[in-house]
Amino acid sequence: MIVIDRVRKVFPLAGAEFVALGDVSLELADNEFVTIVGPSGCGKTTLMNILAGLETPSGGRALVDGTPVAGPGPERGVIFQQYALFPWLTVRKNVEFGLRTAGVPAARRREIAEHFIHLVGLDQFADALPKMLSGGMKQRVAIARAYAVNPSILLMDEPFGAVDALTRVRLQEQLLDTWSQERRTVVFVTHDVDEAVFLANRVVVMAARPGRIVEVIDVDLPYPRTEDIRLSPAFATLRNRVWGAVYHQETPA
Ligand SMILES: Nc1ncnc2c1ncn2[C@@H]1O[C@H](COP(=O)(O)OP(=O)(O)OP(=O)(O)O)[C@@H](O)[C@H]1O
Repeated sequence: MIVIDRVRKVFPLAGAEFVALGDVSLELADNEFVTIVGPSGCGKTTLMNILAGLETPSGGRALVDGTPVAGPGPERGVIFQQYALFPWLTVRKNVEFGLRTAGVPAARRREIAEHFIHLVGLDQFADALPKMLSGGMKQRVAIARAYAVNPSILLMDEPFGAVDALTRVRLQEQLLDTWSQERRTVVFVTHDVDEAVFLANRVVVMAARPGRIVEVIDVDLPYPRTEDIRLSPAFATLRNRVWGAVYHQETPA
Protein backbone atom coordinates (compact mmCIF):
# COMPACT_ATOMS: atom_id res chain seq x y z
CA MET A 1 0.00 0.00 0.00
CA ILE A 2 1.19 3.51 -0.81
CA VAL A 3 0.28 6.35 1.51
CA ILE A 4 0.99 9.92 0.49
CA ASP A 5 0.49 11.86 3.67
CA ARG A 6 0.28 15.67 3.45
CA VAL A 7 3.26 15.84 1.11
CA ARG A 8 4.58 19.29 0.41
CA LYS A 9 7.45 20.32 -1.84
CA VAL A 10 8.92 23.77 -1.97
CA PHE A 11 11.65 24.87 -4.37
CA PRO A 12 13.67 28.04 -3.96
CA LEU A 13 12.81 30.46 -6.74
CA ALA A 14 14.42 33.88 -7.25
CA GLY A 15 15.02 34.42 -3.55
CA ALA A 16 11.50 33.28 -2.66
CA GLU A 17 9.79 29.92 -2.37
CA PHE A 18 7.84 28.15 -5.07
CA VAL A 19 5.28 25.66 -3.78
CA ALA A 20 5.38 22.80 -6.28
CA LEU A 21 3.18 20.60 -4.09
CA GLY A 22 0.88 22.16 -1.52
CA ASP A 23 -0.56 19.50 0.68
CA VAL A 24 -1.07 16.26 -1.21
CA SER A 25 -2.62 13.20 0.40
CA LEU A 26 -3.62 10.00 -1.35
CA GLU A 27 -3.78 6.29 -0.56
CA LEU A 28 -3.27 3.57 -3.12
CA ALA A 29 -4.30 -0.02 -2.50
CA ASP A 30 -2.13 -2.89 -3.74
CA ASN A 31 -2.50 -3.69 -7.44
CA GLU A 32 -4.44 -0.54 -8.25
CA PHE A 33 -3.84 1.23 -11.55
CA VAL A 34 -3.98 4.94 -10.80
CA THR A 35 -3.36 7.65 -13.36
CA ILE A 36 -2.42 11.21 -12.51
CA VAL A 37 -3.45 13.91 -14.93
CA GLY A 38 -3.21 17.68 -14.73
CA PRO A 39 -1.90 20.77 -16.48
CA SER A 40 1.78 21.42 -16.98
CA GLY A 41 3.51 22.46 -13.79
CA CYS A 42 0.97 20.99 -11.34
CA GLY A 43 3.64 18.83 -9.72
CA LYS A 44 3.01 15.43 -11.29
CA THR A 45 6.69 14.70 -11.88
CA THR A 46 7.61 16.11 -8.49
CA LEU A 47 5.16 13.73 -6.84
CA MET A 48 6.51 10.78 -8.86
CA ASN A 49 10.08 11.72 -7.95
CA ILE A 50 9.11 11.74 -4.28
CA LEU A 51 7.53 8.28 -4.62
CA ALA A 52 10.61 7.08 -6.51
CA GLY A 53 12.84 8.43 -3.73
CA LEU A 54 14.60 10.83 -6.10
CA GLU A 55 13.34 13.93 -4.27
CA THR A 56 12.63 14.40 -0.59
CA PRO A 57 9.43 16.13 0.50
CA SER A 58 9.72 19.48 2.28
CA GLY A 59 6.87 18.35 4.53
CA GLY A 60 4.71 15.26 5.04
CA ARG A 61 5.82 11.83 3.93
CA ALA A 62 5.35 9.04 1.45
CA LEU A 63 5.06 5.52 2.84
CA VAL A 64 5.29 2.19 1.04
CA ASP A 65 3.86 -0.63 3.13
CA GLY A 66 4.29 1.51 6.20
CA THR A 67 7.93 2.42 5.57
CA PRO A 68 8.83 6.03 4.68
CA VAL A 69 10.44 6.35 1.25
CA ALA A 70 14.06 7.33 1.83
CA GLY A 71 15.57 6.72 -1.60
CA PRO A 72 15.12 4.46 -4.62
CA GLY A 73 14.30 0.85 -3.80
CA PRO A 74 13.90 -2.44 -5.67
CA GLU A 75 10.20 -2.66 -4.79
CA ARG A 76 9.61 0.46 -6.93
CA GLY A 77 10.30 0.19 -10.67
CA VAL A 78 10.57 3.48 -12.53
CA ILE A 79 9.77 4.08 -16.20
CA PHE A 80 10.14 7.59 -17.54
CA GLN A 81 9.54 9.14 -20.93
CA GLN A 82 13.11 8.93 -22.07
CA TYR A 83 13.75 5.28 -22.81
CA ALA A 84 16.93 5.10 -20.75
CA LEU A 85 18.02 1.82 -22.30
CA PHE A 86 21.71 1.06 -22.48
CA PRO A 87 22.42 1.49 -26.20
CA TRP A 88 25.34 -0.93 -26.21
CA LEU A 89 23.34 -3.78 -24.65
CA THR A 90 20.88 -6.04 -26.47
CA VAL A 91 17.23 -6.11 -25.47
CA ARG A 92 17.89 -9.25 -23.44
CA LYS A 93 20.89 -7.73 -21.64
CA ASN A 94 18.94 -4.55 -20.94
CA VAL A 95 16.12 -6.57 -19.39
CA GLU A 96 18.62 -8.65 -17.42
CA PHE A 97 20.52 -5.61 -16.16
CA GLY A 98 18.81 -5.15 -12.79
CA LEU A 99 18.94 -8.89 -12.16
CA ARG A 100 22.66 -8.94 -12.86
CA THR A 101 23.32 -6.15 -10.39
CA ALA A 102 21.15 -8.03 -7.86
CA GLY A 103 23.41 -11.07 -8.29
CA VAL A 104 20.82 -13.38 -9.85
CA PRO A 105 22.55 -16.38 -11.50
CA ALA A 106 22.82 -16.34 -15.30
CA ALA A 107 20.39 -19.16 -16.06
CA ARG A 108 17.68 -17.65 -13.87
CA ARG A 109 18.33 -14.19 -15.35
CA ARG A 110 17.80 -15.52 -18.79
CA GLU A 111 14.62 -17.30 -17.81
CA ILE A 112 13.12 -14.18 -16.21
CA ALA A 113 14.19 -11.93 -19.09
CA GLU A 114 12.68 -14.33 -21.60
CA HIS A 115 9.38 -14.37 -19.72
CA PHE A 116 9.02 -10.59 -19.72
CA ILE A 117 10.37 -10.11 -23.24
CA HIS A 118 7.68 -12.55 -24.33
CA LEU A 119 5.05 -10.75 -22.28
CA VAL A 120 5.75 -7.46 -24.08
CA GLY A 121 5.82 -9.25 -27.44
CA LEU A 122 9.46 -8.77 -28.34
CA ASP A 123 10.70 -12.38 -28.59
CA GLN A 124 12.03 -11.79 -32.07
CA PHE A 125 14.06 -8.82 -30.93
CA ALA A 126 15.71 -10.29 -27.85
CA ASP A 127 19.16 -10.05 -29.42
CA ALA A 128 18.64 -6.70 -31.14
CA LEU A 129 20.27 -3.48 -29.99
CA PRO A 130 17.98 -0.58 -28.98
CA LYS A 131 18.90 1.41 -32.12
CA MET A 132 17.17 -1.25 -34.20
CA LEU A 133 13.86 -0.71 -32.39
CA SER A 134 11.07 1.83 -32.82
CA GLY A 135 10.21 4.22 -29.97
CA GLY A 136 7.24 2.10 -28.95
CA MET A 137 9.35 -1.06 -28.89
CA LYS A 138 12.00 0.64 -26.78
CA GLN A 139 9.37 1.60 -24.26
CA ARG A 140 8.16 -2.02 -24.17
CA VAL A 141 11.75 -3.04 -23.37
CA ALA A 142 11.78 -0.47 -20.56
CA ILE A 143 8.56 -2.00 -19.20
CA ALA A 144 10.01 -5.53 -19.40
CA ARG A 145 13.16 -4.33 -17.69
CA ALA A 146 11.22 -2.68 -14.88
CA TYR A 147 9.12 -5.81 -14.40
CA ALA A 148 12.13 -8.15 -14.41
CA VAL A 149 13.32 -7.15 -10.94
CA ASN A 150 9.85 -7.94 -9.62
CA PRO A 151 8.84 -4.61 -8.10
CA SER A 152 5.47 -4.42 -6.38
CA ILE A 153 5.03 -0.87 -7.68
CA LEU A 154 5.57 0.61 -11.14
CA LEU A 155 6.01 4.37 -11.36
CA MET A 156 5.49 5.56 -14.91
CA ASP A 157 5.94 9.23 -15.84
CA GLU A 158 4.55 10.01 -19.32
CA PRO A 159 6.02 6.77 -20.65
CA PHE A 160 4.15 7.00 -23.96
CA GLY A 161 4.63 10.74 -24.47
CA ALA A 162 7.12 10.41 -27.28
CA VAL A 163 5.29 8.02 -29.61
CA ASP A 164 2.67 8.60 -32.28
CA ALA A 165 -1.05 8.36 -31.47
CA LEU A 166 -1.64 4.91 -32.94
CA THR A 167 1.44 3.40 -31.28
CA ARG A 168 0.32 5.01 -28.06
CA VAL A 169 -3.04 3.25 -28.15
CA ARG A 170 -1.31 -0.06 -28.86
CA LEU A 171 1.10 0.50 -25.97
CA GLN A 172 -1.80 1.23 -23.63
CA GLU A 173 -3.50 -2.01 -24.61
CA GLN A 174 -0.26 -3.89 -24.29
CA LEU A 175 0.50 -2.43 -20.88
CA LEU A 176 -2.94 -3.42 -19.60
CA ASP A 177 -2.43 -6.88 -21.04
CA THR A 178 0.88 -7.19 -19.17
CA TRP A 179 -0.68 -5.78 -16.01
CA SER A 180 -3.61 -8.22 -16.18
CA GLN A 181 -1.13 -11.10 -16.24
CA GLU A 182 1.31 -9.61 -13.74
CA ARG A 183 -0.65 -7.40 -11.37
CA ARG A 184 1.30 -4.61 -9.73
CA THR A 185 0.42 -1.25 -8.24
CA VAL A 186 0.84 1.23 -11.08
CA VAL A 187 1.07 5.01 -10.73
CA PHE A 188 1.01 6.50 -14.22
CA VAL A 189 1.39 10.19 -15.05
CA THR A 190 -0.04 11.47 -18.30
CA HIS A 191 -1.20 14.66 -20.02
CA ASP A 192 -3.66 12.68 -22.07
CA VAL A 193 -7.18 12.48 -20.66
CA ASP A 194 -8.19 9.52 -22.85
CA GLU A 195 -5.11 7.62 -21.75
CA ALA A 196 -5.80 8.45 -18.10
CA VAL A 197 -9.34 7.05 -18.29
CA PHE A 198 -8.54 4.06 -20.50
CA LEU A 199 -5.85 2.70 -18.19
CA ALA A 200 -6.98 3.48 -14.69
CA ASN A 201 -9.33 2.24 -12.07
CA ARG A 202 -8.93 5.73 -10.52
CA VAL A 203 -7.93 9.02 -12.11
CA VAL A 204 -6.32 11.61 -9.89
CA VAL A 205 -6.75 15.15 -11.23
CA MET A 206 -4.21 17.74 -10.10
CA ALA A 207 -4.11 21.51 -10.38
CA ALA A 208 -1.22 23.97 -10.23
CA ARG A 209 -0.12 26.86 -8.02
CA PRO A 210 0.07 25.25 -5.61
CA GLY A 211 0.26 21.69 -6.95
CA ARG A 212 -2.66 19.81 -5.42
CA ILE A 213 -5.24 17.11 -5.97
CA VAL A 214 -8.59 18.56 -7.00
CA GLU A 215 -10.55 15.43 -7.76
CA VAL A 216 -10.24 11.65 -7.70
CA ILE A 217 -12.53 9.97 -10.20
CA ASP A 218 -13.39 6.27 -10.05
CA VAL A 219 -13.35 4.56 -13.43
CA ASP A 220 -15.92 1.83 -13.05
CA LEU A 221 -15.31 0.31 -16.48
CA PRO A 222 -14.47 -3.40 -16.54
CA TYR A 223 -11.10 -4.89 -17.47
CA PRO A 224 -10.01 -6.03 -19.98
CA ARG A 225 -10.43 -2.64 -21.59
CA THR A 226 -11.27 -3.28 -25.20
CA GLU A 227 -11.83 -1.04 -28.18
CA ASP A 228 -15.56 -1.37 -27.51
CA ILE A 229 -15.00 0.14 -24.09
CA ARG A 230 -12.92 2.96 -25.56
CA LEU A 231 -15.78 3.78 -27.92
CA SER A 232 -18.58 3.32 -25.40
CA PRO A 233 -20.85 6.09 -24.06
CA ALA A 234 -19.73 5.23 -20.50
CA PHE A 235 -16.11 5.92 -21.50
CA ALA A 236 -17.12 9.21 -23.15
CA THR A 237 -18.97 10.30 -20.00
CA LEU A 238 -15.95 9.62 -17.79
CA ARG A 239 -13.60 11.22 -20.27
CA ASN A 240 -15.73 14.36 -20.36
CA ARG A 241 -15.79 14.49 -16.61
CA VAL A 242 -12.00 14.20 -16.34
CA TRP A 243 -11.58 16.70 -19.16
CA GLY A 244 -13.77 19.18 -17.31
CA ALA A 245 -11.80 18.68 -14.09
CA VAL A 246 -8.48 19.24 -15.89
CA TYR A 247 -9.31 22.05 -18.28
CA HIS A 248 -11.78 24.12 -16.32
CA GLN A 249 -9.66 24.71 -13.25
CA GLU A 250 -9.58 27.98 -11.45
CA THR A 251 -5.93 28.91 -11.31
CA PRO A 252 -4.90 31.88 -9.22
CA ALA A 253 -3.24 34.62 -11.29
N1 LIG B 1 14.31 21.42 -9.17
C1 LIG B 1 13.41 22.39 -9.26
N2 LIG B 1 13.70 23.65 -8.90
C2 LIG B 1 12.79 24.64 -8.98
N3 LIG B 1 11.54 24.46 -9.42
C3 LIG B 1 11.17 23.23 -9.79
C4 LIG B 1 12.09 22.13 -9.74
N4 LIG B 1 11.42 21.02 -10.17
C5 LIG B 1 10.19 21.42 -10.48
N5 LIG B 1 10.02 22.73 -10.25
C6 LIG B 1 8.80 23.51 -10.46
O1 LIG B 1 7.75 22.85 -9.80
C7 LIG B 1 6.57 22.88 -10.60
C8 LIG B 1 6.07 21.47 -10.79
O2 LIG B 1 6.94 20.80 -11.69
P1 LIG B 1 6.66 19.33 -12.21
O3 LIG B 1 7.71 18.97 -13.19
O4 LIG B 1 6.46 18.43 -11.05
O5 LIG B 1 5.26 19.54 -12.95
P2 LIG B 1 4.51 18.58 -13.94
O6 LIG B 1 3.06 18.60 -13.53
O7 LIG B 1 5.16 17.26 -14.02
O8 LIG B 1 4.66 19.37 -15.29
P3 LIG B 1 4.75 18.82 -16.80
O9 LIG B 1 3.41 18.21 -17.04
O10 LIG B 1 4.99 20.05 -17.60
O11 LIG B 1 5.86 17.83 -16.85
C9 LIG B 1 6.93 23.58 -11.88
O12 LIG B 1 6.44 24.90 -11.84
C10 LIG B 1 8.44 23.57 -11.92
O13 LIG B 1 8.94 24.71 -12.52
